[in-house]
Amino acid sequence: MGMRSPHLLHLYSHPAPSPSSLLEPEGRVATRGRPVARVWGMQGWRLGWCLFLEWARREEEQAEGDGVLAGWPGRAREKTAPPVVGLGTLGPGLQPGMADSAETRKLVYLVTGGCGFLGEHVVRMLLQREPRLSELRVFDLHLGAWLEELKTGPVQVTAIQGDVTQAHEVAAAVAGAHVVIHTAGLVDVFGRASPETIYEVNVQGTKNVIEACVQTGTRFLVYTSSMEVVGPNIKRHPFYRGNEDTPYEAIHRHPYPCSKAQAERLVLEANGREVHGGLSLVTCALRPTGIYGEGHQIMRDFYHQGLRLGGRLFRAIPASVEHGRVYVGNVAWMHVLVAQELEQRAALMGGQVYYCYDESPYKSYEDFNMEFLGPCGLRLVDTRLLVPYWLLMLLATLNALLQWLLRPLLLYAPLLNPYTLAVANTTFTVSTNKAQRHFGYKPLFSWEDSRTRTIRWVKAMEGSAP
Ligand SMILES: NC(=O)C1=CN([C@@H]2O[C@H](COP(=O)(O)OP(=O)(O)OC[C@H]3O[C@@H](n4cnc5c(N)ncnc54)[C@H](O)[C@@H]3O)[C@@H](O)[C@H]2O)C=CC1
Ligand SMILES: C[C@@H](CO)CCC[C@@H](C)[C@H]1CC[C@H]2[C@@H]3[C@H](O)CC4=CC(=O)CC[C@]4(C)[C@H]3CC[C@]12C
Repeated sequence: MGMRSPHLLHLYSHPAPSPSSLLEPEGRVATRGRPVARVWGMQGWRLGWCLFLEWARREEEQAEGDGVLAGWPGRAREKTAPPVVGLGTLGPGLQPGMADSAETRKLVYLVTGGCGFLGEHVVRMLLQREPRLSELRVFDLHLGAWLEELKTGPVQVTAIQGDVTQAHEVAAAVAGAHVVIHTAGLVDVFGRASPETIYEVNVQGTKNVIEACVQTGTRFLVYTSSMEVVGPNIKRHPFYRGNEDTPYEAIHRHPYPCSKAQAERLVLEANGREVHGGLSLVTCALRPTGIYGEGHQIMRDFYHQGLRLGGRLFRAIPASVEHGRVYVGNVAWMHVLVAQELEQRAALMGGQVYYCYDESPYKSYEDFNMEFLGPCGLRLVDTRLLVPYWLLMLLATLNALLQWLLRPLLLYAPLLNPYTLAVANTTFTVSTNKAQRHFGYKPLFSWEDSRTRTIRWVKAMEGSAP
C-alpha cells in the first residue's frame, strides 16, 4: 500500500517516534501505542520498492525533459495527469495559487481506517487537496509507519490506534473533529472472519461513529459504503450500467454485503439528527465498485499467483460479464470532494448515496486485471471450454466445504468460493453522473493515468518478473 519515495522520506524525515508520540497531544485519545519497530518490520520491504519507484519517476521526468517541480506534473502532461498526489509519489501541498496560511487552516478531519488500502489514499489526498486542513486524525486498528513521515508538514497529523467497535475510543477520536470520513471496515468475502466479527466492525463500528458525532457535535459524516449493498444479489440478476435510481432487488445472504447495507442505512437515517450544540448532522454514503490501484491486495495476489503459474492466469469468467471497477485515487478524490461540499450543499447532498465512478472501461474482472498484469508479463489463458461454470461452482463449493471442515484446525480461505464466483460472474456496472450533478465531481485521474500508475506499482512489486 504505502509507496514511499526518497523525496517524501526527505520531506518528512523525523526522529523515530516513541510510542507515546502516537498519542493525541491534548490527551483526548488514549491510544494503545504500538512500537513503530513492529509496524516497520511488517512494512520495511516497501522502502526498496519506493526507492525504485522514485527512481523510475525521475527517469521518466528527465526523459520527458519537462523539468517540473518535484511532485507536480509538467504542462505537457496536465491533461492526462492532474496535479494531485499519487500514493507516495508526492508530498502534501496546496492547490496552485492557494496561500498556506494559518488562518486558512482551521478544519479538523478524522479518517477512520486511514491506514487501509483506500484510507491511505484518502489521507494523502486530503493533505494534498484540502487547504483548510489544520489537523488530520488517522484512526486505525493498525497504524502504518508511513504516517510518521507525514508529521512534519504544515498539517498536524495525529495517528490514533483504536478500534471502531469500542465506542469510547471512537468518541475520543471524533471529539472536536469537523468532518469524519468513515472508511474503516472489515472487507471479508473469503470467510476469514466470523459473521459476528464482520457485523461488529461494520455495523456496530458505524453506529459508534454516528453516536460519537451526535454526542460531540461533529456535523459532517462521509461513509464509504459499497456497490455490494445493492448487488449482485443472491439471484445473480445483472445490473447493467445502472445508476442510483435503477430499480434492483437487493437481497443478500453473505455477511459482508448485509453488514455494509445495514451500516449504510444507519448512516443515511442519521442525516438530520441533532448533534451536540443544536445543529444537525449531515451524512452521505459513497458506493465504490471494485476498487483497484496502488496497494490493492487482491491484484497483488493474482500477480503472484500468475508468477507461480509460469506467467499464466486461467480464464474462469466469460469476457462478456462486465464488472464495475474504479481507480482508488478517484475514489479518494470523491471522498474529499464530498467532505468539502457537504456544508454548502447540505440540503441537496445530505442523506444521499453516490456510486463512485470514473473512466475505467467496462470489462470482465479478469480482463480488467489483465490491463495491468499483461504489461507486467502475465498472460490470460482462455480455458473457458476446459473449465465450465458448473465445474467452477463445484470447486468453489468444495472450497467452502473444506473451509468448514478445516476450521477447527486451520484457516483455509481461498479466493474462490461460491460467493466470490457469483460476484465475479454476474454483470454489475454503473453509469451515472449524479456525483457530477450534485457536487461537481470529475475524475481526477484519467483512465490512462490510473492504468499507468497501477502498472508502475505492479512492476515495482517484490518478486516482479524482470
Ligand atoms: N476494496 C474494495 O474493492 C472496496 C472497498 N469498499 C469499502 O471501502 C472501505 C475500505 O476498504 P479497503 O481499503 O479495501 O479495505 P482495507 O482492509 O485495506 O482497509 C480497511 C481499514 O480498516 C481498518 N479496520 C478494520 N477493522 C477496524 C476496527 N475494528 N477499528 C479500526 N479500524 C479497523 C483496517 O485496519 C484497515 O486499515 C471499507 O469500508 C470497504 O467496505 C467499498 C467498495 C469496494
Ligand atoms: C472466480 C475467480 C477466478 O479468477 C475470481 C475471483 C475474483 C474475486 C475474488 C473478486 C471478484 C469481484 C470482487 C469483489 C467486487 O469487486 C466487489 C467488492 C466490493 C467490496 O466492497 C469489497 C470487495 C469486493 C467484494 C470484491 C472482492 C473480491 C471479488 C469477489
